[in-house]
Amino acid sequence: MANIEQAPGREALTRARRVVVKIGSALLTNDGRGLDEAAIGGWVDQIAALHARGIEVVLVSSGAVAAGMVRLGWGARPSAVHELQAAAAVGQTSLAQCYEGHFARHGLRSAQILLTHDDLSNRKRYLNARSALRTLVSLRVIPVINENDTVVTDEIRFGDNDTLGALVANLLEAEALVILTDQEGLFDADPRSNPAAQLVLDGRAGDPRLAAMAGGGSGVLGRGGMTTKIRAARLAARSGAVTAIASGRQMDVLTRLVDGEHLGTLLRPEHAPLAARKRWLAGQLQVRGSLTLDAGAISVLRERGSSLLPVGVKALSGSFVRGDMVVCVDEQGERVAKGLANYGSDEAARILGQPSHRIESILGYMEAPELIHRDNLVVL
Ligand SMILES: Nc1ncnc2c1ncn2[C@@H]1O[C@H](COP(=O)(O)OP(=O)(O)O)[C@@H](O)[C@H]1O
Ligand SMILES: N[C@@H](CCC(=O)OP(=O)(O)O)C(=O)O
Repeated sequence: MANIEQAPGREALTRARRVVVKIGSALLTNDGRGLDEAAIGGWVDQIAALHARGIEVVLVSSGAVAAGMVRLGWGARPSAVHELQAAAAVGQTSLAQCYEGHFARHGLRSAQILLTHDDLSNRKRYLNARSALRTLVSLRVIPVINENDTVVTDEIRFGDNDTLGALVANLLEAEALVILTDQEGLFDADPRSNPAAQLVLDGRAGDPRLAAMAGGGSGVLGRGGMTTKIRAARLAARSGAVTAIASGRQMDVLTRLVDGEHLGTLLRPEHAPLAARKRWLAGQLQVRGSLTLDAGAISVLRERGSSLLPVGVKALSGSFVRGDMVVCVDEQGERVAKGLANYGSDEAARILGQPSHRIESILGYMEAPELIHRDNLVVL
């Protein structure tokens, strides 16, 4: 029987095991008076509650520039890049301290991760960021992510954290992205200039009509307004995640959303997570090389969805580096799977046919026991 997975709706939030929560600048700061520590404490309490239910939460938090401005005694957001960078550097330490202190009340640890566009677009760094984040999550640490504002220039910055949140949801294959902002959700027009605007309860992330609703840009402290939130929902949908846009000021918003309450706006992906992820992986990268698998490897890939170990690979061709896309073929050259290689072609050639416990003695190090991890593998 065909596996008919439905594209997720509200129930995706109640079922989610991994959620990316993005908290925007518009919410985090106390009317320009620095970080709203009490509000941050409230979100941390909710995240701790989700964590206690076994839900993995990854936080994307803005607020560095706004917090830094206050600490430096600046009344208005600077426009010069070097001043924004200085404010971010000063503010990021208070932001990280604030989260660390609140998570510690719950006996939880947080970790600061500062990312740039390059970290997510360069394949090798993408895999490195992914394994570091996965390790943190498996250690039950809450990663607190922000853009590395101090080193980015205008041309390469995400600018808003909505986009960063969506890319993190892709990176970690989270089932849901929750964007907390200063409005109840997406309205059919900017509620600040249109008091009669209506809240959109539910929609398709790819619906082209959504873009027309987001007008007027962002607030004084935020960066992208609703435009970047809609784009983020579209990006998150590529790996099958639903996006909820809701007010961070609503009491217990995170726990209520996860309990299935209809708060804010829910933007659904077209495809179910597995199908979306496969399309994304398969369409994303150019194939740089080819691996010929033995019959045993082919059957475990197809039947058990296992990772590809070097022991099941008979030959390789092409020149590729760690993180490149390679195609897996059978001995007749028929395509079996595609995936991201954990080793470059030079290293892979040396470990072909070998059991994984020998990788370290052959190469002098072991990046991973598998040549392609099952999460990075699409069976064709
Ligand atoms: N259609 C819309 N629905 C809701 N908010 C909108 C809409 N269009 C524009 N906005 C504006 O987007 C702002 C939120 O974005 P932003 O200031 O970037 O916040 P954040 O820092 O949380 O990302 C709201 O305060 C609102 O004025
Ligand atoms: N990285 C910046 C945040 C950028 C920003 O404000 O984004 P957003 O919260 O999406 O409006 C900071 O920490 O100040």
